[in-house]
Amino acid sequence: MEGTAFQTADGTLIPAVTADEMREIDRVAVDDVGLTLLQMMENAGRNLAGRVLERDPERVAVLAGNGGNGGGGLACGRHLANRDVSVSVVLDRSPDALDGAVSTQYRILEGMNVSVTTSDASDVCSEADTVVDSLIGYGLQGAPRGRTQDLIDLCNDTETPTVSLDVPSGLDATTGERPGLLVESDEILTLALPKTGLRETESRLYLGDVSIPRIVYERVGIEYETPFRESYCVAVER
Ligand SMILES: NC(=O)C1=CN([C@@H]2O[C@H](COP(=O)(O)OP(=O)(O)OC[C@H]3O[C@@H](n4cnc5c(N)ncnc54)[C@H](O)[C@@H]3O)[C@@H](O)[C@H]2O)[C@H](O)CC1
Ligand SMILES: [K+]
Repeated sequence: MEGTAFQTADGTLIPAVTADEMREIDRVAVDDVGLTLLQMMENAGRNLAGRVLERDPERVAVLAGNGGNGGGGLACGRHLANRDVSVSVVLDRSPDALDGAVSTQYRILEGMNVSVTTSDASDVCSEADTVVDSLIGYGLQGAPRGRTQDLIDLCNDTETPTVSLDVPSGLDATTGERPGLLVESDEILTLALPKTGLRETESRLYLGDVSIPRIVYERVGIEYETPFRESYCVAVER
């Protein structure tokens, strides 16, 4: 496991993990403990909504990909819309391309007063108070391509502050490299444990609890002391 490079304000050391280690943690959480991706995704989205609500937004644009990262953003959009925030979702591909937990999160929004588009998103982002970047998380494969790349470009072109889920889209969660375009985040909410690739990033960093029990970390060989005491989201110092 990579070295510890993160801590909370009260000095609790937090181990950092690579994308592969995070995938293994997720696998053990699901296969051994019985947590579902949808549960963890819902926790991710609720923590993200909490961070965005701190900005007291009226209008939020959610840029969503088709993986777990996108699902967290869609869940966040629901929690914001439930609080009368005007939410516009921009998908980087057709809703028909969504499946599993992400599709579940999307289908709930369809019945709500949330606008969804896969086409022109520049006005949506420029008119928003906050952009949520949930295009790609630790599943990045190579330089952002196609519509996903266009949305990263567009997100960076607007002056609207952007909150990224897990890692800024386009960042290699393990190495910190940026093979192509990269979202310039105002803030990052990473999940469960900080990713090693976040060491060199400079945005404000928060860690969100997705309810993974200590026994999972122990099974994958990580000494874990919860950084979450009375809160579900903590500021993290590099
Ligand atoms: N325990 C946890 O921390 C949990 C985290 N969650 C979130 O899930 C993502 C990881 O989900 P995954 O489906 O594996 O991958 P991503 O969503 O990161 O991205 C996959 C998606 O992105 C597209 N993509 C990948 N590379 C490119 C590229 N170069 N250009 C364009 N598009 C690309 C591809 O289509 C993939 O489908 C993690 O980061 C967290 O945010 C879970 O929600 C719950 C547990
Ligand atoms: K992201």
